[in-house]
Amino acid sequence: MIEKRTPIPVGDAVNRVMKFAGTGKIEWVPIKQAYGRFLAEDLIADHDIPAFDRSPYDGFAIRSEDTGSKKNVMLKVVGEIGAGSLHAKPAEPFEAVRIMTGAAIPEGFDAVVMLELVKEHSIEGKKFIELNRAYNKGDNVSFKGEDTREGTVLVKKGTPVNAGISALLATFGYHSVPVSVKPVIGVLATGSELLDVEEALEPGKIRNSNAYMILSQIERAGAEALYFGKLEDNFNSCYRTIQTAMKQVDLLITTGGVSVGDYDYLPAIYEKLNASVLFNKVAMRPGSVTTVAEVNGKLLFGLSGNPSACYVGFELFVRPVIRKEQGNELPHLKKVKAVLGADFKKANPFMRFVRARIGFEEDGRISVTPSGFNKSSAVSSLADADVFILLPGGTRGYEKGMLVDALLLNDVSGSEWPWENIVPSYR
Ligand SMILES: Nc1nc2c(c(=O)[nH]1)N[C@H]1C(S)=C(S)[C@@H](COP(=O)(O)OP(=O)(O)OC[C@H]3O[C@@H](n4cnc5c(N)ncnc54)[C@H](O)[C@@H]3O)O[C@H]1N2
Ligand code: MOO
Ligand SMILES: [Mg+2]
Repeated sequence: MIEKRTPIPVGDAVNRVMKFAGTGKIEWVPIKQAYGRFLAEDLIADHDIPAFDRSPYDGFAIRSEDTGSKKNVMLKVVGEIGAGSLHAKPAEPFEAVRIMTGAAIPEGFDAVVMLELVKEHSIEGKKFIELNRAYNKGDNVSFKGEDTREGTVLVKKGTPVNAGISALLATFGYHSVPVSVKPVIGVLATGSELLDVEEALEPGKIRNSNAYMILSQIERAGAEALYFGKLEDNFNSCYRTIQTAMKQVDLLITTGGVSVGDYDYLPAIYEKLNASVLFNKVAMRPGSVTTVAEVNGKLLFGLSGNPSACYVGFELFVRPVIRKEQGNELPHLKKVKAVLGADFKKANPFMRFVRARIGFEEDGRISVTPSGFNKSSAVSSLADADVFILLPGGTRGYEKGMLVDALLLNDVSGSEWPWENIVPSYR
């Protein structure tokens, strides 16, 4: 008699998994290797930016009070500085300093006039400038602290380092950067039909594509992959390899062998491992057979062998664990509202995750269009998928133009919890 499985809602399944997401350790990496890593400490400004009043233009530093409301004011040019140089002598009345963008405003000067707005004169070998309007204190000055004040928390711990954060890390002298150690994710493909990538096709066999897909998904999610190869559907060899692999990784992903077929050995392997199964059926398509088990707090993800189901299972269940373990508070895929770009009439009792392309309507709204053959076994539509369209089950299908929810796959900012308020689509 085939075991009866009870499907649970996707949100409940994600919740059960997230309870076992631990917290990683800290390591220091050179700033050039920090891109994409998750900050392990808050980034706090330890000085003002700018750290001194400076010129935003190439021009002349002047004393505004010298300009009054008069025309034809003549100022004597008493020095020249480029960015990085200082003019040490404090200002005297009717003096100016030729100053370049980024240079510190010398003491006693309080405004800058752009080069284009002055007339330059040379009188008896001395340089003068002529001004024809009044200036106020602070005109054309970039003030100390106008960008950021000392003590401001600029980036919260757990945020992935982007290009802007790299600039801040450099600004504040982070030669090396505290980041969370990447969790190590084991990958093992099961299936007697699987050929290695370099092997020629044979009747009844297919190349193992899931493993390479998952290795890429692991990298996108921000973890380290450890690949244990592919195994035939054989209880003993799968059991032994899983047992050994578990010792070397923070969590293990297997693909295939997780359903109810004669050669689907994962359920029996969980039993022999004394693993507690968090769920073995999720009310979703594809990926309904996705199974997650736990042994001594370590997670075992039994992703489906079907490529699209495997892909979806990873993004919904593994990605948030990877990100939460690195201190990220927004570990889930980001949800947006979008206009459905094509009919999707296939009804299903379960929530559907349709692989789709993102685009724009003529009015500027986001549109999402299924990216091709959308069965659980599909591999081709994954190449062109940058969102999952979320279609709640229990309706008669969906029509082009309806407003739907979609989860962004390439977004790095993430979301706290996308699993509320997913309502059947509406116009
Ligand atoms: N009687 C039932 N049959 C099936 C059920 C069910 O509820 N009752 N569920 C179906 C659903 S839904 C799915 S999804 C699949 C899940 O199957 P498994 O996770 O056990 O995976 P396999 O049987 O090993 O393989 C399924 C499919 O995927 C191909 N595959 C496997 N590994 C790879 C790989 N590494 N790269 C590319 N493709 C792979 C494999 O050849 C099969 O075609 O079960 C349904 N059946
Ligand atoms: O688990 Mo299967 O992919 O629902 O199609
Ligand atoms: Mg199977």
